[in-house]
Amino acid sequence: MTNTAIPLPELTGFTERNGSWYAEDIPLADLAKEYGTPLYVYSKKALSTAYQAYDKACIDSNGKRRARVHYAMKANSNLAVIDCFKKLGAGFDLVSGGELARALAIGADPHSLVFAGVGKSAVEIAQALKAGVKCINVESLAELHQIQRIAAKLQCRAPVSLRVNPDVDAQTHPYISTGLKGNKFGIAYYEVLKAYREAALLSQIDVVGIDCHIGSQITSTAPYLDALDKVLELVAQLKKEGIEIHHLDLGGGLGISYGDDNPPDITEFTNSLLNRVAERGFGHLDVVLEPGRSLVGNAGVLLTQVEYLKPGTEKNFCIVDAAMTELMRPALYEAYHGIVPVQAKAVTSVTYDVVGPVCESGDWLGRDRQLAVEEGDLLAILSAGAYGFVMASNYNTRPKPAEIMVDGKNAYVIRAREKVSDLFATEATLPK
Ligand SMILES: Cc1ncc(COP(=O)(O)O)c(C=O)c1O
Ligand SMILES: N[C@@H](CCCC[NH3+])C(=O)O
Repeated sequence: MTNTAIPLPELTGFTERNGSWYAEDIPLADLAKEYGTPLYVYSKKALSTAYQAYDKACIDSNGKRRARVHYAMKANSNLAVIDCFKKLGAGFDLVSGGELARALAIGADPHSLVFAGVGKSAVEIAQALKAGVKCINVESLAELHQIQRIAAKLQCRAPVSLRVNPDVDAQTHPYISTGLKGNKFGIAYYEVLKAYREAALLSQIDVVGIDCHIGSQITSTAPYLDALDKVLELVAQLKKEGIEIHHLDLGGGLGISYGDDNPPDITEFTNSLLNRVAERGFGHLDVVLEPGRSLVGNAGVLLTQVEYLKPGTEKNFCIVDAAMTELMRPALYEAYHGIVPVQAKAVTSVTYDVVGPVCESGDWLGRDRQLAVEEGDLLAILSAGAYGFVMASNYNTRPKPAEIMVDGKNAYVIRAREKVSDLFATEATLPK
C-alpha cells in the first residue's frame, strides 16, 4: 500500500491484483526477475487504447476523416512503439534527422511526416526534403530563407507551414510552455502575415499549412481554444489575400494524469478542437494533431529495486537502482510520478524520499512517499512511458536500461540493456 494523499493515475495496461502489480497478464516481478532492473515496461494495449481514443474523434458522425494523428515521437521513439502507431494508422511529428531516420527505418510513408523544430540544421533540412516529407514547420524568417536556398540547390520544392507563436499561456511548467511571446518557439503573432506574404513569393516554397503548439502537459482545453481562435483569424486573413492554407496543425501537448492532475479525456478534447474548427467555418481544412505524452505516458512504468533503506533524522531514504539517469523528469521539473511496491508486504510503512545512486542531491524520483518496503523489494515508478527512456543519460557511466513491450501474456525485449563497455567503445586515450 502507498498511503500518499495523491491518488494513483488511472491506468489501462497496468493493474494491481491481490497485492501484486501486472503489466497486462504478466506479473511485473517476473519481468524484473527475467530482465533485471532498472527496466522500462510498456503495455501495447495501453498504447492502442490511447491511439484509438484520438482516432475515434478524428472521424465525424458521417465517417469522414477530419483530422490525422502525427505521433510526436520525441515522447518515446523506440522502434517498436512507433511501429505500433504506424500500424494503427499514425503519421509522425519529427524534430531531428535522427527521428527522421527512425521513421524511415520502420517504413513510414514520407507523406505522413511533419518536420518541426526551432533549430533545424542545413543537413536536416536537406534530409527532410530528400525524403519527401509532408511539411516542414518553419519557426523563423531566417529558417524560411535557409529552406529556400537548400530547396533551390536540390532543385525541389519545399512544402511548409509557418509555426505561429500565439502568445497564449498554456498554464504548464515554464520549461515546457512554448506558446508565450517570451518562448523561443514560432513566429511572433504580429509578424506571421508578413512572413506568409514573403513565403508566398519564394520560388521553391509551397505554403501548405499553418502550425501552432503551445506547450506540454496541458490540463485544460481553454488555452488551446484561445490559440486556435487566433490561428483561424490568420487563416481567414490569408485567404482574403489569396494565400490558401490546406492544413491546420494544432500541435500536441495534452496532459496526462500523474496523480491528481485532471486533464480532459482525449476524445472529448479532440472533439472540442475539431468542433471549434468546423464552427468557425474551417471544416474543409485537414487537421493535424501531434500528441506525444497522451499516447504513451501512462503506457509505461519504470521498474527498480530497493538497494538500501537509510533512516535519518531529517529524512529517511529509500535508495533504489534507478536514478535521474533513467528518469530525469523529477530532477528537471520536480515532476511527480506515482511509486508503488510491485508486491505488497506486511511491514510497517515509512515516509521515504526515493532516491537513486547518482552523485547529485537532485537525483530523486519521489519525495515523502509512504512505502511499506524492505531492501531487495521492487518498486514501479508509474506514468514513465513519455519522456522517460528518451531522456535517459549515461551520466556516472551508467548503462541505459532495457525496454520491454508486453502484449497480453507475451513480453518482448524492444531494446537490450546497454553494456558498460559500449559506453566508452568510441573513446580513445591519447597516443604516447
Ligand atoms: C512541436 C511539438 N509537437 C508536439 C509535441 C508533443 O507534445 P506532448 O508530448 O506534450 O503531446 C511537442 C512537445 O511539446 C512539440 O514541441
Ligand atoms: N520533456 C518534457 C516534455 C517536453 C515536451 C517537448 N516539447 C517532460 O518530460 O515533461
